[in-house]
Amino acid sequence: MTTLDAAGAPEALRALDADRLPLLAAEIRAFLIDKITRTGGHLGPNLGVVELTLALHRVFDSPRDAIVFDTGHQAYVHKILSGRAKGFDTLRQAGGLSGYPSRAESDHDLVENSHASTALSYADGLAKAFCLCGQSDRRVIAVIGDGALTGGMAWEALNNIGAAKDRPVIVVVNDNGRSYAPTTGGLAEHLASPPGDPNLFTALGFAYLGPVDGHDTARLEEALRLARALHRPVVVHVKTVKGKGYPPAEADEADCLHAVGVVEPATGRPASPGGPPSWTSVFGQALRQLAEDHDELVAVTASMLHPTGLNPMAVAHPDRVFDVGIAEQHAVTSAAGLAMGGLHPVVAVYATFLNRAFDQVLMDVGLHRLPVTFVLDRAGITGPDGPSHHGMWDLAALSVVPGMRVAAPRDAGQLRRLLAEAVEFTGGPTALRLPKATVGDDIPALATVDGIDILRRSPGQPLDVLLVPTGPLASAALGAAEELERQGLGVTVADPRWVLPIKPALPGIAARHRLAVSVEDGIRTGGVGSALALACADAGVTTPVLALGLPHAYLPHGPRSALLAEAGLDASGIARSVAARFSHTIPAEHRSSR
Ligand SMILES: Cc1ncc(C[n+]2csc(CCOP(=O)(O)OP(=O)(O)O)c2C)c(N)n1
Ligand SMILES: CC(=O)[C@@H](O)[C@H](O)COP(=O)(O)O
Ligand SMILES: [Mg+2]
Repeated sequence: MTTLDAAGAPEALRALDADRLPLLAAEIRAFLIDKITRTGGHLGPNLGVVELTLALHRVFDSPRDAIVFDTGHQAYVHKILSGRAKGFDTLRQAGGLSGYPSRAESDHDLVENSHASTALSYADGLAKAFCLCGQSDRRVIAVIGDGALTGGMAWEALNNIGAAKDRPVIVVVNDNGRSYAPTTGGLAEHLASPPGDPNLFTALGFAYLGPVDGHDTARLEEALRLARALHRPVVVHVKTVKGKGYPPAEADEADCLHAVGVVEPATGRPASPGGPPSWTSVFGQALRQLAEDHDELVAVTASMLHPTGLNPMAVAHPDRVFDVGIAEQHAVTSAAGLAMGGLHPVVAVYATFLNRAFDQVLMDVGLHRLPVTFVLDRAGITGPDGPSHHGMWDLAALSVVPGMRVAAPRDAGQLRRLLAEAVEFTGGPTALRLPKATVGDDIPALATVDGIDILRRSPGQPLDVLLVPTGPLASAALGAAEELERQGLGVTVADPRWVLPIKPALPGIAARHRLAVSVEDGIRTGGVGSALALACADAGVTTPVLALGLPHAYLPHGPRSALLAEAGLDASGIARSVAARFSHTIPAEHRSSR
């Protein structure tokens, strides 16, 4: 039996002799490299917390003591030590192990949300609950990275925790000096300052222990035991190396192999490189090109320069790209300031992370009708990162912002055109949404009517169905149109390009059809379909509107294509939904027999 097998549960781990820990750490690292290079996942972050997680589970008694991981992408070792090593072959696959803590998987897991900077707030609440419920012996430990610590929520929580002497929370700062890229700003400088310098955390009421070598389990256990014994709010500042023990990760300057696909174990490089460009890379090159012609263009990222495609512009114009840390709220309102100062900021952010800055979009940008362009990458179903990563809320959320214009390019050519239109629009905020996918072939328009691209019209058929796809779902809509034509229905496929607010001419086009169908990679509630139905009603158009989209639910992790198909958003699913509406009127002889 390996040491890893022997330590398959926290109580067994605590019984292990300390001199076996280095061997156990080595086995865990080998396990992570072997598994994650095959499945994909967060390799760098987890290699950096092997000893820290061992020490946490040896000093504290999870799940009676609450160990909260911020963002949760570094909880693989925690999963291994709480009996889930066997599940790693299914990591992030449909029905398999989640890439984040999962309450359904284990009582040891608390926070499933992968949005950063939340752990300290959960910890504050848990500590209050334990105190009020007479369970003050239960300890609360929050593990937060130096990147996540740049998020505003973390400081809102520190303000509360530091003053709560009777509800001690132990804050473990996992300081590897990086988010994806090296962390910058005043906090990073403070964390790197000599131990004797004035300490930010003590000024807020915390005891401060550190910096502790995050790969020395003996020193880590000593610090955590002291933190536990202090019975007061305490920060344990731990220094780790992201990607520790795996040279390709340690040497990776971009992000220490933060999140990888299937890679070659020896090199950490993609097992199948090449292939079509991603939407992200098309955006990045298009923005860099536009920046050549538009001096007023600047860009803002919340600690995701490479993942959102801003690197080409940052290389060409380093003084015009701002990385504000994991701080989306600040990113948006600082963009509002940039716009007030006469510039046109492009805020590049994953769609799901813009949720956090909704008020800033609504009130700091929208209220002032400022020319800020939001480029929402990973919009729609993303896949392996699960419910808190699917970018399925932006259409509904942005639909309520007065003056906001939302574009959804159907292909790379439209992305370039719509981005240019957005950055040249100065009458208010704009947004473009892009999927986590590679681009397909460009889809030409047969004609353009009042700004609406007509992509297909069934020759010689009555106008039965108007399909209005949002963005890249245009290809699935065209596939559905072919199927419906085989069933005897006449179909028009129309792409408004700017999907919100509804184009004034769209209700009139719908009025000429027997059914209008909106198809969007976002929740049905409050998205484009809802807006189209309202616009038709307001225009006195009686054509029924069928809104096809994602269910109003938190969707699991799994392949993007499979999740879209399950939601009925692939060609056959769209055709099925439409045909079901006409089943009572399609003459039997027209029903597709193929
Ligand atoms: C609100 C939010 N914005 C962005 C992200 C994307 N993201 C995931 S992990 C990460 C870096 C986290 O850095 P850190 O907290 O230092 O953890 P490390 O990976 O270094 O262990 C980022 C930016 C996120 N999960 N949540
Ligand atoms: C944990 C987190 O939020 C990111 O690391 C995310 O997993 C990256 O997603 P992509 O792989 O889509 O860039
Ligand atoms: Mg970090």
